[in-house]
Amino acid sequence: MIEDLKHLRNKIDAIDDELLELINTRAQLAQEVGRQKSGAVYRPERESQIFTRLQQHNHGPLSQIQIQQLFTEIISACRALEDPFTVAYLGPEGTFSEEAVNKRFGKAVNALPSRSIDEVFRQVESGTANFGVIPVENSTEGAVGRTMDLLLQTPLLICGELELAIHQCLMAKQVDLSKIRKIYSHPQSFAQCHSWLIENLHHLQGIECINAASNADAARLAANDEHAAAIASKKAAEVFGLMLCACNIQDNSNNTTRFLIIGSQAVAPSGRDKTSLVMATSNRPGAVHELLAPLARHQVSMTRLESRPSRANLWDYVFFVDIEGHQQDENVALALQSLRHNATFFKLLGSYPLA
Ligand SMILES: O=C(O)C(=O)C[C@]1(C(=O)O)C=C[C@@H](O)C=C1
Repeated sequence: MIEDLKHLRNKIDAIDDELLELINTRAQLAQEVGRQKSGAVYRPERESQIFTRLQQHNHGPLSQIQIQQLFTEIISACRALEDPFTVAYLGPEGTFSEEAVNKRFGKAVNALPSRSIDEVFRQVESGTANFGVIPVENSTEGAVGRTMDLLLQTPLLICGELELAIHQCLMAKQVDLSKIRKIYSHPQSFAQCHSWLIENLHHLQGIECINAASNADAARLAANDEHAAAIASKKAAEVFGLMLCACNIQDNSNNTTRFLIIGSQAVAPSGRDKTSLVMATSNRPGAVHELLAPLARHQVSMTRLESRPSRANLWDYVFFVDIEGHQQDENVALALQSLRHNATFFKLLGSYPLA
């Protein structure tokens, strides 16, 4: 038995040695690619192709998610060797936006916490950060208005998207809930955990629910008060040294937020892409129908249509549209040409790999 174990561990050691060698050879090749290519280090289309291929080739026992996480870190380390870059996100440390940065870029990146969505755009526009990560819609709360308004004005492009399951946790300095007198969180998180709070904290009448600027801020406040708890991410509990009293307390188990990656580079086709644009048309019967007609004519699927006040004239709207395909695909290029021709306002926000 002991001999069997020893033998198995020797085999693992031998594989680790091989992996070590292979990972370092991969890193050298990435460095060489870095020297040969011009422009940005981060190539979302290439990374998307790598993950699609790995998923097709993976036969387990590791799950697709585990493979994705392992290779995200390998690629992250390779990218950092080529040229370390900075990603701005809606901070502070411990927010779901930070989790989104890590999910997409891995740990080997300079993550720059920003105070607001506006500041994320500014950091990237000024070149302080190479990319930005911003929330664009939540499955229960809908579109993030500020992100949409800023996309309308910015010279930046959308370079990618990712979805993050939002798991809310209750955390405090101690796990005895009877000592809790107040709970801090962001209003959206309180709303997402409404039923759980009512069912589980019977003495809720005596508990004050206090709004915080972000979940991470709520955790910071709870860390300074024996009688306070916070609703925030697991990461926030780690960052602020809090104990987890309950996990996954959001009422909707599929609660998901979609994030965008913004930057100044146009992304090449990956083979599985999406294109985002914003348009306006005149205010007359049938105008929106006519505006969108070229999509059907050129067999382009629309995956999202969202209207927002234009902020120029009263009751004037702009339409945010997501379509399947890359702007360099022939049918998409033809459809875009007609849309541009029909619209009173037209702005291409970018083509990028599907999440
Ligand atoms: O293929 C490239 O352009 C690389 O730089 C290599 C690599 C990788 O590690 O595979 C790293 C960064 C890019 O975002 C894409 C891929």
